[in-house]
Amino acid sequence: MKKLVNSTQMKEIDAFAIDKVGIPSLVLMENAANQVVNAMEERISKEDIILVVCGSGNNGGDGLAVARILLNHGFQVDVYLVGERDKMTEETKKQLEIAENLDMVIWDDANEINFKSYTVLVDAIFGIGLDREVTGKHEKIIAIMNAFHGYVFAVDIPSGISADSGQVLGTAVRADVTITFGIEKIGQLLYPGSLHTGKLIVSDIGFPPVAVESVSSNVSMYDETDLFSLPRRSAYSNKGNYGRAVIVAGSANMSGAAYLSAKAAYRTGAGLVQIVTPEENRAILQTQLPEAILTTYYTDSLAEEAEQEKIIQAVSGADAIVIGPGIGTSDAARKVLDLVLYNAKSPLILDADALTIVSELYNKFPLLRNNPCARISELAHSVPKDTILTPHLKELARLLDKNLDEIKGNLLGTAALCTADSNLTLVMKDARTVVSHHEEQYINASGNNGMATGGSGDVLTGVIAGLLAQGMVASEAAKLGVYIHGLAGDVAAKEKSEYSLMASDIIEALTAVLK
Ligand SMILES: NC(=O)C1=CN([C@@H]2O[C@H](COP(=O)(O)OP(=O)(O)OC[C@H]3O[C@@H](n4cnc5c(N)ncnc54)[C@H](OP(=O)(O)O)[C@@H]3O)[C@@H](O)[C@H]2O)[C@@H](O)CC1
Ligand SMILES: Nc1ncnc2c1ncn2[C@@H]1O[C@H](COP(=O)(O)OP(=O)(O)O)[C@@H](O)[C@H]1O
Ligand SMILES: [K+]
Repeated sequence: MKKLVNSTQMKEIDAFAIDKVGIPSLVLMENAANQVVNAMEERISKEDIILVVCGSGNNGGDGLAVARILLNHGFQVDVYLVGERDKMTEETKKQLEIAENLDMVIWDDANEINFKSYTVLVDAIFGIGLDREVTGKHEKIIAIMNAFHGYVFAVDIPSGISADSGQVLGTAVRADVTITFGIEKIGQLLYPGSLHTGKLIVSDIGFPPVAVESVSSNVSMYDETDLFSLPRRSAYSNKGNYGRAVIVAGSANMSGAAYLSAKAAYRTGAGLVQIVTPEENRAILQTQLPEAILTTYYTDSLAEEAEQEKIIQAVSGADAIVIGPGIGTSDAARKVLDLVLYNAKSPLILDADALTIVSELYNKFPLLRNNPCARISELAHSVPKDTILTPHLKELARLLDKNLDEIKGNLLGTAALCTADSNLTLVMKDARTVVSHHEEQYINASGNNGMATGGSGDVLTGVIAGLLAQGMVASEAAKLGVYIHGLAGDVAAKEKSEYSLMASDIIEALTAVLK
């Protein structure tokens, strides 16, 4: 697990290294500039003509040092100083003085520059010190840089991207490669920041571990080493050791979602998978997935105790329960959801139509309109202790009765609102899924746009259910499930292409990920 930082936390790491450890700021800057040049030299040649665009903060100081090192290495390089000279930090002033002593070409006015004469641009306008919308001459130069056809390298973070949220503050540079220092910033992972960042290189500029550890961040990401937290399997075991996942899914003659979730739960290692679905789906599911136990009910007899008892029994015997994929929002689906919520004692995943039913129900109560906190609190009191919600952003907007764009603009804040005061685990599905539990937040970096295809959410639900059935704690199962699901999507995309990828390919690719 790697931690991610926001701008305040990164500034604290900088300050710790400089003030407490005593590493001079200019040493860190020199290391940073050398790392940028290393990354550039792997990608450009001596024929390139480079313009480094510098602001007046320390990001601009990095840029000036980059220009000087490139010059020392024999590159053709000029500087455009977009920042005000009298606003420069001490370090940046020093870098400018050195550059001037070397008689480097330093432009102060963009109108005098023939941008077409350059083949490579370096963006050193703003780093983590950006704190407001970009306007005026900064906005103009970013527009010119984004119309440029050559390579664009960003120093630390593309100028204009908020390191805290990944949001574009007015306008932002679109880089091909970003060289960041010490540790990934949240804004480089979240969209649209991730698109502007291009390829992200995290480079070591000499922050001592004690400086990095001095800052506590509640945001993290996984890499492949985290696969070690998969539930262990023993040679001396039987299917009873790996739990029973009960998937309450599907509606009359709509069996696909149930099939995908159930199969994914099996492929993730659940000992037994039981599908609870309307009788109409019996024949097809028995044929498609004979390994699953089937419990079917008659939708028009759900008022009868005997019919309800089937569902209650299934739910009572579960180690993990899924409710929602493909159940629809009919009266029968509502009744089934009621029965499940009333009788569930084990960890539960509330997905898809189940979330829509809850949203519609809450809309009927004036006190719950436009009141995300009250809605979440109400929900947290109606579900088992270890419940995971798996909405995509539109479903979440409906559940919270909140504007979709507001949620997109503040993903982490919205996640915190939902989980800070409850025991819920929230999986906010998107191109970068965020998982939140209490104050802890996880940003998922696996997966690809091929997964934007019908049914891939049902597969995710099954994967998480498979992990829950094997005894993982809900919040851990949610994070690992999201990560594995994305990795499987990446394997599948390699084999089939992002265009052709289908949800069932993700299930088949789980095998390669879990090997
Ligand atoms: N020693 C260290 O700490 C190390 C730091 N390092 C590097 O320093 C970077 C951080 O440097 P930083 O803190 O100086 O801030 P930075 O990102 O350059 O920008 C601040 C400047 O921009 C201005 N400004 C802000 N918003 C604006 C806007 N919208 N429109 C216009 N102006 C705006 C703001 O001016 P003001 O607010 O005063 O008007 C100020 O002048 C970091 O990302 C890394 O690259 C590395 O060398 C490693 C060691
Ligand atoms: N561009 C993308 N990059 C990574 N993952 C994606 C992308 N688009 C979709 N996904 C993932 O695919 C799944 C889609 O789920 P969902 O929206 O519920 O679809 P469905 O209802 O069709 O099953 C989520 O896990 C989401 O994170
Ligand atoms: K930058």
